[in-house]
Amino acid sequence: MKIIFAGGGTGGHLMAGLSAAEEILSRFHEAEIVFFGSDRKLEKRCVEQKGFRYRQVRAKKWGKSIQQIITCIGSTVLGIFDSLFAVRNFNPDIVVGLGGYVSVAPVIAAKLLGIPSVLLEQNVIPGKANRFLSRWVDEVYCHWRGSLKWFTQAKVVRVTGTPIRKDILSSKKMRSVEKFGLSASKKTILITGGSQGAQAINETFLRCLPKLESLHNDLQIIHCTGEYGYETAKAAYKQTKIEAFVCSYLDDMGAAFSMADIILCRAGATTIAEITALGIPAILIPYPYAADNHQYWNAMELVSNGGGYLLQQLDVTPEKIMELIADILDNKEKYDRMRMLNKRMGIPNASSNVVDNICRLIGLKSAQIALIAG
Ligand SMILES: CC(=O)N[C@H]1[C@@H](OP(=O)(O)OP(=O)(O)OC[C@H]2O[C@@H](n3ccc(=O)[nH]c3=O)[C@H](O)[C@@H]2O)O[C@H](CO)[C@@H](O)[C@@H]1O
Repeated sequence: MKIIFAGGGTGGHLMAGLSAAEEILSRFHEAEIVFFGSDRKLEKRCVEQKGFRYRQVRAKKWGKSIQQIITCIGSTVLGIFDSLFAVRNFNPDIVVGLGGYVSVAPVIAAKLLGIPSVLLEQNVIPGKANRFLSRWVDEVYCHWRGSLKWFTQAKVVRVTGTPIRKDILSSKKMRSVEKFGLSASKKTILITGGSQGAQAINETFLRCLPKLESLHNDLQIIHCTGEYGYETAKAAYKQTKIEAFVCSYLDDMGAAFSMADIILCRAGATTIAEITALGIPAILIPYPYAADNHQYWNAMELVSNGGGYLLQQLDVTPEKIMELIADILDNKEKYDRMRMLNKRMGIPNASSNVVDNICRLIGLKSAQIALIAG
C-alpha cells in the first residue's frame, strides 16, 4: 500500500495526517507513506521523527494583496508540475489532502493522474484549500456535522472525526510527572497557543503569575510558549516559586495532556479534537485573525456543549483568566461534569474511522480483515 499525505503550513493539519499515517502503519506494516509539505522546518522534523519520508512542495499562502494572490497562483502552478512528476513516480494508491495551501498542488496532480484522493477537514468552517478541492476528490472526512453545509459540491462527505496521535490517547500521568519534574499531587494548568504559540496568551498568563503564587500554591504549570515567547516566559517563571515546565514546543504533547487538569489555549481544530477526546476542561481564546473567524466557531462547539469557557482576545485580562480557572477547579461537581461533557463529544477512534474509509475506497477491506484475523 502506498499513500501520500499532503498538507501543512500549520501543525494542526499535519498532526491529523501523522495520526492517520500511524494507524495505517499499525495495520499494514509494509505500507509506504510520504508526506508532501511546506518549507517549515518544524513540520519536516515532526514527520521524519515519526519515520516517514518528507518532500517539500512549492506553495504560498493565499493573501489579500494582488501581489500575494499572484504569488500564490504562480507557486501553485509550479507546485502542480512538481507534484505531477513526484506523484507519478511514487504511484500511490491514494492521495490524502490534509488542508492548508500546501495540499492544493498534490491533490490536483492526483486528480489529473486519475489517482483516488480524499480530504481531511478539522475545522467547523473549512479552509479555502479544502473548500476549493472538495469538488475534485472522491470523499471528504470531517470532524463536525456543522461542516457538511460547506461541502455541497463534494461527492461524498463523512463525519469521521480528526485523527489523534496514539501517544496522546495512551499517555500515563505518573510517567509524565517524572518527565516534567513536577508534582503528582498538585493541579496542573497547561498553556498552549497551538503549533506556533500565541504571544497574547503568553503575555497575559505571565501577568497572572504573582496572583497565582500568592493565592494558589496547589497549582503548577506546563507552558508551551511557541518559539518567540520562550526566553521571556522562562525568565518570568524563574522569578516565582511556582513549579513550572516551560518549553517552546513539546513533541510529547500526550504527556502534557495526561497531567492537565485544565487547559488554556487557542481554538485550533486539532487541539480541540485532542482535548475533547481526553475530556480536559478548557478556557479557549480563539485566534482573532483566523480566516472566517473559524477558531471562534471551533471554540463555540466545545463551549456550547458545556466543556469550557470562551474568552475573546480583546476581553482577556489576568483577572478574568484567574476567575475562570478558580471557577473550573474549585467546584468538583462542576469540574467532573465539564470533563464528562467534553469527553462525550470527543472522537477518540477517528484515526480508525478515517483509515477504514481509505481502505474501503481503495479496495483493501479484505486485506485489512485478514490482518486483523491473523
Ligand atoms: C492560526 C491558524 O490559522 N491556526 C490554524 C491551525 O492551528 P494550529 O496548527 O496552530 O493549531 P491546532 O490546534 O489545529 O494544532 C496544533 C497541533 O500541534 C500540537 N502541538 C502544539 C504545541 C506543542 O508544543 N506541541 C504539539 O504537538 C497540538 O497537540 C496539535 O496537535 O490549523 C488549525 C487546523 O486547521 C486551525 O484550526 C487553526 O485555526
